[in-house]
Amino acid sequence: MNLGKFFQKVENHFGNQLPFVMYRKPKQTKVFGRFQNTSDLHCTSDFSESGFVFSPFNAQEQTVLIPSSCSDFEEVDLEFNEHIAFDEHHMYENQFERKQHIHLVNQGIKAIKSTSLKKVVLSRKETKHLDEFNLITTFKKLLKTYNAAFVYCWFHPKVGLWLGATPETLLKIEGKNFSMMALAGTQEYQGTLEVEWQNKEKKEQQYVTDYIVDNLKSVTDSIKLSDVETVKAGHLVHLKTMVSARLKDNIPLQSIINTIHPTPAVCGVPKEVAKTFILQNEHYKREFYTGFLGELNAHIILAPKGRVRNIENRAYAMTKKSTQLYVNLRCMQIQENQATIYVGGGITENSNAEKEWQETVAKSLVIKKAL
Ligand SMILES: C=C(O[C@H]1C=CC=C(C(=O)O)[C@@H]1O)C(=O)O
Repeated sequence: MNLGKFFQKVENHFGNQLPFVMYRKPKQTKVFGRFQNTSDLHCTSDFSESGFVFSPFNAQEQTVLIPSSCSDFEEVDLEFNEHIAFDEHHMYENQFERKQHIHLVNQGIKAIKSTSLKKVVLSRKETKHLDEFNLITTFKKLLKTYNAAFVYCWFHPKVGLWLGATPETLLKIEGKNFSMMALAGTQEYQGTLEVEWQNKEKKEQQYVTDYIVDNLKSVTDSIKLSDVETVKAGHLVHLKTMVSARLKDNIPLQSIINTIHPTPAVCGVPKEVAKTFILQNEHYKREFYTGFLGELNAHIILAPKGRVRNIENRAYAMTKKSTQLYVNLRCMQIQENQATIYVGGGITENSNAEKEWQETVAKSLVIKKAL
């Protein structure tokens, strides 16, 4: 199948109101699609299933699954050289939303200074009227603009249409190999990765790394940390540490996910205090923003290794289960002629509410550029 036929299949599926997801992994040149055969709503029961999951921020709510067993999988090379016209977007600040967000951030800072809360990620949503919307064009714009992101378009007639370009991996598991990312701290990219970071951002990111390491101890062995590095995500830069480990025997995926999601990159420290603060104070529902999405228990075939051979002296090809989940950031939901864009940022005791507002405005541009 070529890319044109692939997009035709997406359009037909969408036209017939059937669930599907198309996605491109960071820095890869293939686009994958999973197309469900019926409009049934499937949910995971314990993450032992196989397919593509779409999970909300609130882990008490159900995770939607496009099961491998009742969907087609397609894979195409991404080789489009067509010119795509991008509309210009100006920084637009809604003063009411600004006041509201600044108030929320100040409430967060106050709670950090007076309770056990140390860090909380506070967010908002913003709507944008769309004169016209074409999901293929927007998906292509996201692909062209964000090579290092996980770019996706996900649809279920009973849930909605979501698109995004997230810089953050929640976890990767291949056999017993485990890795995840501690990503936090934001600045606008100024043409170089030689960036000065303030203590506020360093601390904000360190909370994420510490939380991951502390929580992984019960489910993994030999945890290793990379150096902290500056990474580019579109016109922004973040601080990142990669965490890798070996999974202990017989740990169900569900308990790994419950242990780490939501991380302090999207929730806070301590987790339950931050989550309660968010649910009580944000005054809107995050839905799938800051949830996670991706391939669940995919069967992958590994290239045969020289030494292990069968009776005919042929090297064995091994199959392994692989799960690759991404945090749903820099995303939007499309409803009729309106896009709802979700943005947030980590708050610590040294945060400045006006700067936090500006950060959400800058983050909203990631998605607006593709509209
Ligand atoms: C919550 C978001 O970003 C997270 C990931 C990277 C940097 C973040 C920050 O600097 O606050 C956030 O923790 C968002 O983009 O909506």
